[in-house]
Amino acid sequence: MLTKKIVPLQSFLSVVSRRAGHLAGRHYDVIVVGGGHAGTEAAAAAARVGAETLLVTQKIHTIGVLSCNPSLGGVGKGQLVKEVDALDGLCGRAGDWAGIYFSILNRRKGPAVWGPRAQLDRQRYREFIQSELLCTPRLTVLEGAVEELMVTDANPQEPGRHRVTGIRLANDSDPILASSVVLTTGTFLSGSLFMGRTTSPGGRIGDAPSSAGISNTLRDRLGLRMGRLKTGTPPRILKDSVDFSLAKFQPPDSIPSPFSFLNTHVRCKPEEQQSCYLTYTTPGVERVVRETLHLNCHVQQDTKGPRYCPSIESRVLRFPGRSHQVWLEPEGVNSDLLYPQGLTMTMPPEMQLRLIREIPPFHRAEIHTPGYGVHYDYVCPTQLSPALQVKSAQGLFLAGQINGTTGYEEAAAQGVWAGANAARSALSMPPVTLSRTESYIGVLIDDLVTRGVTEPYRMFTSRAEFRTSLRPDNADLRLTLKGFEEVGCVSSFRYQETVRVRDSLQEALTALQSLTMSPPAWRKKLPDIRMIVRYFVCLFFSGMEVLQYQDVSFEMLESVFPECLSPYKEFSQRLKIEAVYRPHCELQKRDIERIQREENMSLPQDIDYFSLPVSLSVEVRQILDRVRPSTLGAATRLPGVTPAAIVHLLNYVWHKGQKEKRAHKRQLHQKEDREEELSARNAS
Ligand SMILES: Cc1cc2nc3c(=O)[nH]c(=O)nc-3n(C[C@H](O)[C@H](O)[C@H](O)COP(=O)(O)OP(=O)(O)OC[C@H]3O[C@@H](n4cnc5c(N)ncnc54)[C@H](O)[C@@H]3O)c2cc1C
Repeated sequence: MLTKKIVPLQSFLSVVSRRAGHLAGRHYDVIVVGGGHAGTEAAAAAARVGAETLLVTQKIHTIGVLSCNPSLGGVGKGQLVKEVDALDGLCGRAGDWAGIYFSILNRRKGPAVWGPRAQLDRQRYREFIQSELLCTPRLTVLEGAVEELMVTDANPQEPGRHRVTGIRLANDSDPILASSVVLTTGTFLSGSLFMGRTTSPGGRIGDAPSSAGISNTLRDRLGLRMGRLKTGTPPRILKDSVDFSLAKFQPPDSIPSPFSFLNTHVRCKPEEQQSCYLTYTTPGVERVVRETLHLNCHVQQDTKGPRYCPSIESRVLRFPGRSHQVWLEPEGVNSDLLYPQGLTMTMPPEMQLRLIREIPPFHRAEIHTPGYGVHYDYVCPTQLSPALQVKSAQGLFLAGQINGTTGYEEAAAQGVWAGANAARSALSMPPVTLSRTESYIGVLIDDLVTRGVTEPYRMFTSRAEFRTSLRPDNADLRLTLKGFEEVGCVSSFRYQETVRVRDSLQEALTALQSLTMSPPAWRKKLPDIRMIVRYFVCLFFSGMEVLQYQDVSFEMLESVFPECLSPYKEFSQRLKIEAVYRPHCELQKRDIERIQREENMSLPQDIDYFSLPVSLSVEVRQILDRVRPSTLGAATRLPGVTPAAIVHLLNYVWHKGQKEKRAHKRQLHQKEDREEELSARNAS
């Protein structure tokens, strides 16, 4: 069993400060504002990089709270959790500690797009995060509400018009100073809560919004463009009042897969996993939604909500006449509550009860806490650099929902990166960036800072052009080494472990490559596999090529060559995935190298980007048409032009160039032929 000594909140409270007085005038390398998913990762990452860090949050006991669904990961989001873990972040290990139901989503598709997901015990998750922060050297936690950011003139030696130098807390006249400030205030900036026709100020139920001072400083003093978004949460239902026999049982994975590369198993035993169920809405649900629309301010507002996690009201209005899925998910091992995923709603509480009772398992259900919506300010993220620093304000970094994203995983991913960069900036180290070709975090940040958002942004695998290389299984190889060697946010323990894994995998791949035999010899060894052999292509197959076959497992090869392959048993699944994806990834790698090689390739100035017969999005065509880059290298540096688009452009221009060269050669030959003919005729 996964063992960890959880430091209880009581001892946490005894070492953190609830009074800011003695910190006034003190200077930190980094101050992080907000103890949500972005803030906790940012504070821990900044401290790991070596910065003296202060985390200020409204209520210490809400550090690590899961505001909405107690779950982590999923399709696209699971990749982010693995990457945060690879950078030594907290959420993956917290998920392994708190998970009570594990499943890999998207299993029918290839492992590159599998989505590791877990239902969590809220209490355990919070305890783990609080305990980790307590044990993080160089990190101080302070309970308090930040009222204002301290702003001075910019340092003329650096880009930017202003410099943020610290924070001021509510009811405190003296500021606390810092070289870098990371704002991670989530849904709290000018937050208002909606339920029925009632509106009240709040960042989430039970929590006051962030003071208007921060929004005002961002908008008026720093001149940042801001917008407004909304989200919502479903009512929590008393578990005892639900008839589970009317819903379909959804079994968890028989063997839970840990999120963290440091864990070989999770805390919850496979047989102790909780149950999830699936049910569907009925026409009665649509009727109640329609009848209560006039009582529902949140739905009537034009503010954009999360398209891929919509309220039941939006689902019914967008897709009338359909029945919609509702997942019945546990809130914790000892919790009496059930989370009905898919039933986010903001109508008056009595109508919420009417609505849920239209769904068979909830015929007699009781609501413990009604659902509600929240509207909040966000900062248009195109004003940030790829290090998540505000371009116009030295020392100010933003991460999480404040940048227009939604979800714990998106927040955590930005948190690690903003925290690490804030620390590096404070310690006079250059910023570090992640590209779209090396991580989902790179894709997320690139999308935010180059395209911005018009609705709450969430991660999907389809956003990552190089998703076959950016797999959940290899996040450690992609990021841990960089995290240690270039960023400084990874412990040497994790680094050493990843080096061991990398070297062992490399040895195993070499061993597999060295096992070469003719197809008949392989058939003799593995009589059950169906090998399609194109003799004109190859007369010998390596173990690596054989492992690419769907019905061949590493264990099968190991049973045939135990002396050669047994040492690598622990990596059997990783080796299988590597074998399957390697040819494709090598092609992609070659594409990326080609782009680097062809940096100076000229792009014709008369090119009509709108009619190019290649796969480019309208958005990319518009950017290329507007800027008309002169070389491929210039095109790669255009915000919003993805590496995949560059590959298509490169192929098009290259093939066109080849065609023109051939045509030119043909013309030359024809000309030479004609001249020869002419001189022959003249001679005769
Ligand atoms: C009602 C609701 C519904 C949601 N629904 C979904 C959903 O359906 N799907 C989904 O993916 N995500 C949903 N989320 C979003 C998810 O909770 C967030 O995306 C995630 O928590 C964002 O993390 P964060 O760290 O940016 O902010 P948060 O987790 O919101 O944390 C912000 C932190 O900052 C602190 N803080 C704020 N202002 C100050 C200040 N001035 N001084 C000090 N501390 C401050 C707060 O106390 C809080 O601890 C929902 C959130 C809410 C509130």
